[in-house]
Amino acid sequence: MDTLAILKRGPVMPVMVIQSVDEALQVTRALLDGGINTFEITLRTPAALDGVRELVAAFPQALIGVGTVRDADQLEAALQAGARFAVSPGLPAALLPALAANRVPFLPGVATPTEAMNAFDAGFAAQKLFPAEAVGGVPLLKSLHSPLPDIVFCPTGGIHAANAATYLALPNVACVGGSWLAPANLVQAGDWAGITALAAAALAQSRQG
Ligand SMILES: O=C[C@H](O)COP(=O)(O)O
Ligand SMILES: CC(=O)C(=O)O
Repeated sequence: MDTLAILKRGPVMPVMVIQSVDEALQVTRALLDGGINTFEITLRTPAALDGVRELVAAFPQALIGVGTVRDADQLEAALQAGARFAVSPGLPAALLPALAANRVPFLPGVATPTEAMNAFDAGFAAQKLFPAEAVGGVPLLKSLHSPLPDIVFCPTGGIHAANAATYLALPNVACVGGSWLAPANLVQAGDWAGITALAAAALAQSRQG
């Protein structure tokens, strides 16, 4: 499965910051129950790699990837844990040899036209616009489409229930990502039904968009 196929499979990607393996299992179950099938587990917490390992084992129907990949060692560890794709807020040069060696589907972060063109030239036609709302959001994506029609984006950063459908309606957006699907307050409250409802609502909106 290539990166674009993974984005289209979403087309809503929860960006998850997990505090424990148990939490990861509970949140992922809740999101699966709401219809989400593709997950980005960020490597921002000590529990992340164990979480990926357990999620891959527990939910074979889910596509589990990692986010916030910043160097080759993290990429290797994530692949060992069973991650099926990788995401980064950017495209650090130090990652390129490891990406070439592993050929894992990879979604690099970009924020400007030059970064988008450089990532495209490095072989990545599917890219994360990050942080989407802060760098220009919907107007920026509309402006990028005319000169760069062969680049497809997964905007992330500031996406939520009220603006996700507007992004998904753009011709150069295949997926939207964000933390709004599993907000910290619902996770801390153990409100799994609430998370399922957010996921179902996001998918319903994506079908209308
Ligand atoms: O760190 C940011 C996350 O990757 C996604 O951003 P968000 O919390 O605005 O959805
Ligand atoms: C921003 C994002 O999705 C990441 O940390 O990879």
